[in-house]
Amino acid sequence: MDRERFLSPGELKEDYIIRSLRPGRLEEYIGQKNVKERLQIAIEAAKVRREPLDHVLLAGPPGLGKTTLSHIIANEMGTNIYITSGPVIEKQGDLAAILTGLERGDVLFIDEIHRLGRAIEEILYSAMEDFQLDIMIGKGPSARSIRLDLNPFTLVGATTRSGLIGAPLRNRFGMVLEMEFYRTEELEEIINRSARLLEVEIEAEAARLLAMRSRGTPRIANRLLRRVRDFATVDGSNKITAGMVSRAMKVMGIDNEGLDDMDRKILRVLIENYEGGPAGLKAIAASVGVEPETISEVYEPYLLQAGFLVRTHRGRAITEKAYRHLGLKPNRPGTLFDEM
Ligand SMILES: Nc1ncnc2c1ncn2[C@@H]1O[C@H](COP(=O)(O)OP(=O)(O)OP(=O)(O)O)[C@@H](O)[C@H]1O
Repeated sequence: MDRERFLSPGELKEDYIIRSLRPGRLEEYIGQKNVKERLQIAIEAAKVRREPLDHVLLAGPPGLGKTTLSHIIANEMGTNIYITSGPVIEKQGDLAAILTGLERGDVLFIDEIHRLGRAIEEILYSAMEDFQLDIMIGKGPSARSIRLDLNPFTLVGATTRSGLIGAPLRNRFGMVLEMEFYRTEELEEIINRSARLLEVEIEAEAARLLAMRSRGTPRIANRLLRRVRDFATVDGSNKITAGMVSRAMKVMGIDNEGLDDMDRKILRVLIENYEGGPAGLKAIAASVGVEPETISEVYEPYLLQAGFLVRTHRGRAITEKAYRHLGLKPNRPGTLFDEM
């Protein structure tokens, strides 16, 4: 996957600084109103009952603050948090070691939980439901199963799409919370908050321009903010202006809708090679020279959400908005848009 693309919602190496901007409490967490409300009530109730919080599944595109929320959950519950991810847990023993180390009420955060191996996922079922661990020891005829009691804990799972999780696992989560892309005003608030923490001033218009280019994603908003701050520093200023934002965006090839060269390439390929689509994911990926998963996980979610692409039963197709954005006229007016 194209990990180092600047606008990638996935984590880049430079994002370690962004992590230090994470809000620590639920009330500081901006946006995601529904998710917050449901969590707030559940946390309060669990505290009154002196019980661990129910297991929580957080679903949504990368960079929307799922990891941040899991830290907040542990913080609000006053417990420890252990962080791991689906692909990292390779053996049953790996998971057993983690689970048996948890204290009562601890939060175990499993990122990319949809990538857990089948056998490992199955051990989680009884761990989540009865706080018991059934593991096989030995091999062949001498193999036997042993059962261990675990301290009651809270599993917080994160996934990019809840549809990737099978029913047996999904049903064991007390709460399934779907995260949404952030609105421009919310991103503005996040940018202003981060600027305060980074001790840099920012003009209101500059914050708005940045928010509009952040693809609904706080991680990208903070990354753009830091990049523009570099421009201010080079100018010998501690105030980010709208002019600096425009300049920085131009240098980075990011347009006023937050699209970069690759996004525009995807849209152009659809127009030039497929008459606007519909075209299959694999065909598009081959034409732009990236893996199909990169398109579906990294580029497409925002292009769909922002209305530049639509998914039809025959593949991806470009929208009128995309033609307008690229300064082009739909070449098959009538046919393409009538189909959708
Ligand atoms: N709702 C929010 N309110 C305020 N700041 C936020 C919010 N969500 C994210 N942030 C900020 O965005 C930064 C980047 O998010 P971060 O990379 O930590 O996301 P994440 O939790 O790892 O995302 P995910 O796990 O969904 O991929 C955080 O450091 C934090 O400053």
